[in-house]
Amino acid sequence: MYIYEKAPAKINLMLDVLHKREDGFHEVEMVMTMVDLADRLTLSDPGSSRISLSSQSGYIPLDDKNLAVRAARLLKQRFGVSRGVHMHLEKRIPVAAGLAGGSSDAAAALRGLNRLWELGLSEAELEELGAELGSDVPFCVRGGTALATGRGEKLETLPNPPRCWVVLAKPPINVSTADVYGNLKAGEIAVHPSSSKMREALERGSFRDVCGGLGNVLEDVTLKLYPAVERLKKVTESLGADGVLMSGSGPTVFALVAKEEKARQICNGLRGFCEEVYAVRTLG
Ligand SMILES: C[C@](O)(CO)[C@H](O)COP(=O)(O)OP(=O)(O)OC[C@H]1O[C@@H](n2ccc(N)nc2=O)[C@H](O)[C@@H]1O
Ligand SMILES: Nc1ncnc2c1ncn2[C@@H]1O[C@H](COP(=O)(O)OP(=O)(O)OP(=O)(O)O)[C@@H](O)[C@H]1O
Repeated sequence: MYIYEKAPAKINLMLDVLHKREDGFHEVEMVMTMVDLADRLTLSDPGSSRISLSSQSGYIPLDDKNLAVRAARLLKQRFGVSRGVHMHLEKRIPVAAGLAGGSSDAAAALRGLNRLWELGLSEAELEELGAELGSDVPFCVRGGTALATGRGEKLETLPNPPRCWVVLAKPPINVSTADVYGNLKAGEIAVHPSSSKMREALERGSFRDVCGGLGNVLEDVTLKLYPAVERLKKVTESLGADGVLMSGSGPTVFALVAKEEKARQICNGLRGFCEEVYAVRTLG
């Protein structure tokens, strides 16, 4: 028996940091939504108690460092599962891009193993387990669009943004999320994006207001650390997108575009500048 799970990428429509916490994490307010660029995870019973992973990608670890393997180990230990799993990951989301690729794979593994091992866990229980693996994993379990608070694990579902095109451009730079948060001076943030404005924009279904509400306080940090990302953002803006922002801790820059023709133009314009460019849609 084979079980298939899709693991979509996320973008952050807004990301604000309130303060640094005692445990070293940052208290955040972010609105995230899924886009239709996805990894694909296939799970099967190996007939033994082993957990193994294969992938066509040469860019990810296949051992216990992989978040999908860690998700499987977590479930196996927590629920005393004697069965094993072989997972094959078809990786399409760029790695270390700010698109939560690893987190989404972990979420897909949790969902898939819940089915394969017949654990009968609810979505809320899977989200709680996901929080042990990473701050973005609970959102990746739930999907759709959500306001995330705490360190990212407290979720409130919001209406999906109006269907639009999302042009993603990933420069050839690997950004460490820990480094970006580490370089942020939370007390010195000049302009805080507003989660309530983004919520209202989504509730009204206003594409214009969603674009107007885009903001990410990690952008300043990454743009300073990596001037190539700043140049990429400027070029993207000059191509006439409706809204442009860096996702998560970067380095991927995304453009929201209402019209397909414009999305194609922006894609073509960016291709001379950046190798990895994708035109996808929001997942409504
Ligand atoms: C940048 C975002 O991707 C935006 O969605 C998330 O805030 C980060 O999510 P993530 O990659 O799942 O993060 P985790 O794997 O939990 O944490 C990686 C590192 O980022 C820092 N981190 C992460 C989340 C948070 N709220 N505060 C932090 O300071 C911590 O140094 C942590 O060690
Ligand atoms: N399944 C996985 N896919 C990709 N990277 C993984 C995976 N498991 C572990 N990793 C490791 O995690 C690191 C971050 O990769 P990932 O693609 O998840 O970053 P990201 O998109 O920036 O995540 P986020 O947006 O949640 O911060 C990589 O350096 C990689 O070695």
